[in-house]
Amino acid sequence: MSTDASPDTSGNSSIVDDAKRFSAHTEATPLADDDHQRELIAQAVDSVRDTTPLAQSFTNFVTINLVANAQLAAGGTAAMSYLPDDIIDTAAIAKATYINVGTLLPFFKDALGNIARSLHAAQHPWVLDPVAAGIGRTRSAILWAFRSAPPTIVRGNASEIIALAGIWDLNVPSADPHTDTTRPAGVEAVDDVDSARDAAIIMARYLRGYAPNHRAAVAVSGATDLVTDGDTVYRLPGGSPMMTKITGAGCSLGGVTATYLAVTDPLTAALTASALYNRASEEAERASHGPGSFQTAFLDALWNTTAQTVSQSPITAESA
Ligand SMILES: Nc1ncnc2c1ncn2[C@@H]1O[C@H](COP(=O)(O)OP(=O)(O)O)[C@@H](O)[C@H]1O
Ligand SMILES: Cc1ncsc1CCOP(=O)(O)O
Ligand SMILES: [Mg+2]
Repeated sequence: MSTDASPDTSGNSSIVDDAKRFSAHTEATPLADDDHQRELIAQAVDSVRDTTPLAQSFTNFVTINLVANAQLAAGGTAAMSYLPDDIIDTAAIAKATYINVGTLLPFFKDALGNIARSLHAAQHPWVLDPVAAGIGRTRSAILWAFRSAPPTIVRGNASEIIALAGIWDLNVPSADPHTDTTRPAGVEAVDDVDSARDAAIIMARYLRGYAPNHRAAVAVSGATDLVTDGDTVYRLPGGSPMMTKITGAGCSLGGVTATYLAVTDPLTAALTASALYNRASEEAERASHGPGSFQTAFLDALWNTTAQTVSQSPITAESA
C-alpha cells in the first residue's frame, strides 16, 4: 500500500476496463463443503474467540452499546472514542478500526478526514459504515473525504452502497444517469441488494488500489447479503427479518466485521460476519417473541453459534 493518498493500482486493471467485464459473469454456484474459503471462515471465528482482538470504533450514538456488546459476544473486545489523537494512538494496539457516520457532530467534518488519512498512512485496516449516505451536504463531504484515504471494507445496506459509489464518482456502468444516485435514503434501504451489485464490485476494485496487500471487500446487507472482493460475488441467504425491527443490526454487523478484520483478510472478515449474523438471527427469531427479547437472544446466539455452523452456511459464488 502506498503511504500517501495516491492509489497503487499495480496488479489491478482500470475501473473502465473492469466495467467491460460485467456482462461476462458466471451463474452463481454453491461453495463446496470443502472449499478453502469455508476453512478460512471457521479459522476466523475460532481466532477471534481464542485471541480476543481489540477493534476500536468511532460510531454513532444511537447504537453504540449494541456495537460493543456484539463485538464482545463474537469474542472480541471493544473501545469507543471520538478524539482523533486518541484513535490514532489506539490504532497502534487495535488490530482494526470501525468508523460509522450515523450521527454527526460539528467537529466530525475535519476529524474524520484526518483520522482516515492517519489510518491510511499507518496501513491500518478499517471498516466504514456509510450510514444514510446521500443525506445532507455535510455527510456527503465527510464521505468524500474518505475517497482519497479509503477503508479496507465498506459495509452498508444497498442504498448506502449505491449512494457512496455516486458520492465517490465511481463509474458504475449500471447507474441510471437520470437518477440522482446520492438521493437521501435515510438509515433504511430503499433498494434491493442486487441493485447494488455493480456499485459493490466497482467499489471493491477501487478500495483495493489503496488497501494493504491490495485486498479489500464490500458487503451489502439485506434479505440475502452480498459480499465481493471485486473478482467474485458471494451471496449469503437467510437471517431474520426481525433484524430490521431492532436499531443497530447493520451498525453492529459493521463492528463485528472490524473484529474479524483484526484477525483475517477483508473478504473472509466480511463473509464471516455476514454468515454469523445470519445463523445467529435465525436462532434468535426461534427463541424470542418480539424486538426486545430478539435483541437479547441475538447476543446470546452470537456467543453460542459454532464455527462449524458459521463456516457451513449456505454461500454461493459467481464471477464479478
Ligand atoms: N429481510 C431480511 N431478512 C433476513 N435478514 C435481514 C433482512 N434485512 C436485513 N437483514 C439482516 O440484518 C442485518 C442488517 O442489515 P440491514 O438491515 O441491511 O442493515 P442496516 O440496518 O444498516 O440497514 C444483516 O445481517 C442482514 O443480513
Ligand atoms: C436510527 C439512527 N439514526 C442515526 S444512526 C441510526 C442507527 C442506524 O442503525 P442501523 O443502520 O444499524 O439500523
Ligand atoms: Mg445501517
